[in-house]
Amino acid sequence: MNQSKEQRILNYVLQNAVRGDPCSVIDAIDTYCSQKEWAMNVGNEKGLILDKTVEEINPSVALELGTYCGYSAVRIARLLKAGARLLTVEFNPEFAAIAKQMIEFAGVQDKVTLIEGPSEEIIPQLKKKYEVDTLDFVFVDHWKDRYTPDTILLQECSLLRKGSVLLADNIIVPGAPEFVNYIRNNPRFQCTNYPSHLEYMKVQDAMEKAVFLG
Ligand SMILES: C[C@H](C[C@H]1O[C@@H](n2cnc3c(N)ncnc32)[C@H](O)[C@@H]1O)NC(=O)c1cc(-c2ccc(F)cc2)cc(O)c1O
Ligand SMILES: [Mg+2]
Repeated sequence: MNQSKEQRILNYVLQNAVRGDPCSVIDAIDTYCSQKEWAMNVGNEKGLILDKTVEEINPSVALELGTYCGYSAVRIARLLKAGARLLTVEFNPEFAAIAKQMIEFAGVQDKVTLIEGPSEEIIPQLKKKYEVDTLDFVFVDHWKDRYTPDTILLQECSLLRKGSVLLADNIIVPGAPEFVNYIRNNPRFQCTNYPSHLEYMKVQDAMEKAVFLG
């Protein structure tokens, strides 16, 4: 049975990156996906916006919705301080299996908890089953029509506190217009838009940062 694109990306990393070196894993994925096969990793341009946001917040507990191959999980985890942790949620079992290997090869597995399942099921479990009090940072990068319901669910589950930061990918492409409308018109969030480009393409995209005001 021929390999999936995601398996080919992982193989390229295993053969071209350095075990335990997260930056080499990030670079290898970006090289493969810009030169060989496009894939929906956040990429290096938007990845730098993600890096700056994570460094600014220096989160103790971070959540990612939509792991895919683990590119942004490795990007986030490499910046976390000792004792800090990233919980990342992926519902596609094939992608979760690839991401697990990617995270382990990068050497950040001690900081990352990969949870296989749909976000709508996992979010309500975070407090009790995953011992989360509140989230300092959330990277929103899953199905674009789940951005709004899951942002509401995070609030309903009391997982956000004054100052919690959401960063959402793909505001323009594929686009999350309903989320933009919801979050920018919600007085409980302070929003900032970061224009950028779709990963590995010259197409306009953007990220939206939303700080929860409590
Ligand atoms: C949605 C995907 C990312 C991952 O999210 C997991 N997922 C989903 N819903 C849930 C859930 N409810 N719970 C847990 N995991 C969940 C999934 O299985 C994918 O692995 N991301 C995208 O579709 C995506 C697409 C594009 C894109 C842009 C231009 C094009 F021409 C084509 C595609 C760019 C991007 O930057 C993306 O991020
Ligand atoms: Mg994305």
